[in-house]
Amino acid sequence: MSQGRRFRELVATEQPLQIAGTINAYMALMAKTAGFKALYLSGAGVANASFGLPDLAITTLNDVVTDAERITGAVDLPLLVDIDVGWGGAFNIARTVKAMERAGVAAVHMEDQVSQKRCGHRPGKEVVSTAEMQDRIKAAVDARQDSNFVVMARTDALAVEGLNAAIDRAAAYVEAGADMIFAEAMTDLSHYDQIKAAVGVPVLANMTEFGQTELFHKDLLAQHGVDMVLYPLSAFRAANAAAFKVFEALLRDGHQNAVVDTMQTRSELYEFLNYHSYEQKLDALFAKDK
Ligand SMILES: C[C@](O)(C(=O)O)[C@H](CC(=O)O)C(=O)O
Ligand SMILES: [Mg+2]
Repeated sequence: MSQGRRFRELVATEQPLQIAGTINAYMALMAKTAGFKALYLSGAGVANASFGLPDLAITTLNDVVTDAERITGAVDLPLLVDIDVGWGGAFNIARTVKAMERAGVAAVHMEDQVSQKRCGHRPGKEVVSTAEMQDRIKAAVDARQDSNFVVMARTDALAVEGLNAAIDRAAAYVEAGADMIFAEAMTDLSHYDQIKAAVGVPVLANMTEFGQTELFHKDLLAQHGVDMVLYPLSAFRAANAAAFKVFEALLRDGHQNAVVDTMQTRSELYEFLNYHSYEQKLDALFAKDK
């Protein structure tokens, strides 16, 4: 079964499907072990973690596809990838979709912001016309090889044009061929109900922390028409805070005694990596005394 098909089936059965943001392959391994069934590669995550840059349209297709294929290479769960605005015109978007499919990605989300995009939860966003976004979606849908590969349209319009415009845009994006809708930066639960009623396709809620949207329980979101709940950067933010405490402690104390208890142990690390099976393979394959 293709990854796109697996993703669609999970969306249909999980009610709602919880999707874990994993900024690298090891995080993806941990999320799978924890029990997540679908993963996410955040555009902000690639910019912040892999490049030390803000999420302001600085990274490119190649940057994101490199990180995506590291995750799909390590974990066989369906991966949703943030492709920002698709990185260019119709042919660039087609190239993006083909590259993501080749990388083993299940689904992508593409947004209706102008090419100089911003984080969805920050001020100063601008959106392109509905017609221009429809053209982006048509280019993406037309380029996919597997008809089950998911093209999700994200609308950032709520903050710019208001709820009615966001609803109309979401409906127009589905008309243009979008399989699912990412309702970005909603400020009320009822917004999800209204978008869902207008589009009739699966809807994603972004539970990113410290943003415009309250951090709702997944069941409450499901009651309001949400099919997918995204945690794009939760583990990244937690890991960052933990790492900074370690750096501070090392300089302050001159040793790591105060923070060793906060660390994942060597044996836990090896457990997630399945390290011992690799060692056993080495022992089985190669003679020790030559
Ligand atoms: C989902 C998102 O597009 C991302 O890149 O992870 C961001 C998340 C964030 O900045 O909190 C967004 O919502 O714009
Ligand atoms: Mg993003």
